[in-house]
Amino acid sequence: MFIMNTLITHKKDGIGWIQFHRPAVRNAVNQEMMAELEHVITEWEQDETLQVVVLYGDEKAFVSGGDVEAFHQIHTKEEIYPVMKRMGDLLQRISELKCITIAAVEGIAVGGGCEIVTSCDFCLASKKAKLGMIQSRIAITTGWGGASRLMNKIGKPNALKMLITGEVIDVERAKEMQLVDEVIESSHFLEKVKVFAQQFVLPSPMIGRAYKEVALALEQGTPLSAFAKIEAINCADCWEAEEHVQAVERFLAKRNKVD
Ligand SMILES: CC[C@@H](C(=O)O)C(=O)SCCNC(=O)CCNC(=O)[C@H](O)C(C)(C)COP(=O)(O)OP(=O)(O)OC[C@H]1O[C@@H](n2cnc3c(N)ncnc32)[C@H](O)[C@@H]1OP(=O)(O)O
Repeated sequence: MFIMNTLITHKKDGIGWIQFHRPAVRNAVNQEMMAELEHVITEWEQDETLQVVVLYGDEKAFVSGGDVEAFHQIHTKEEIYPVMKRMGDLLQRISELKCITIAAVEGIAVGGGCEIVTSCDFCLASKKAKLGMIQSRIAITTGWGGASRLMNKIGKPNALKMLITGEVIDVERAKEMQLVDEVIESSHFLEKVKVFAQQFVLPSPMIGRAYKEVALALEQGTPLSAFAKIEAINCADCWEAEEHVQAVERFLAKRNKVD
């Protein structure tokens, strides 16, 4: 386990865990948290053993958005732009991680917290979770790329409504809209998240990475005609791997068995 000032991280059995940890301010993101998250992501981008990354907070909050008090010290658009862009770039890198990413939300995920959710492949949420793009309530828009990702995830009408009204929705509504993928009982929340995450940990890490590459390429507008090549390369890359050779040998051995 690695304990920083604003994050707690650990890696085990192919799963990396990142806990947002500023409980006194409902895990609001300040510049120190951005720097620590950049540090972790820079290291984990290179880690080919990681098949899943889980982002989570605590029972009260996933993340309550940007640290309103700290950011309120910044007054001009020239000064605030690089701060917003820095976090936007970081969320883009999270969305492009080669492994599966999961936002595990207990409690509240609002403002930038909800933007972080949209940068992950899956959102698992406890029955008590609430989500909202509440930036409009303080008369700003999303600064971290969350509006476009929200539109991609839940479609234009629902996204525009959430963004402009700043409504905070409960988990049932978030599931209907497909902002949340699975609703999880609050008790032993992280254990249940772990069971979900373990589905994606395979003997061959290449599989998850290959499908994630396809998903990202599709999202980024790669023409369908390009996928014959992309998928053939991915499959060929898996071909010589020990896991594939052994799996085929096991199948053939069973078929040839004389009982
Ligand atoms: C700036 C980036 C921008 C983006 O690009 O997306 C945004 O994120 S804008 C949105 C910013 N976030 C907010 O406006 C949320 C503000 N917080 C709340 O509305 C509520 O605190 C809560 C998140 C709904 C939780 O409510 P509750 O559980 O009742 O806790 P409290 O309100 O009592 O909060 C406890 C404590 O934490 C402080 N706090 C909470 N959120 C933030 C925050 N985002 N930034 C700074 N501080 C925050 C709150 O002030 C309390 O402090 P104390 O009173 O000193 O205990």
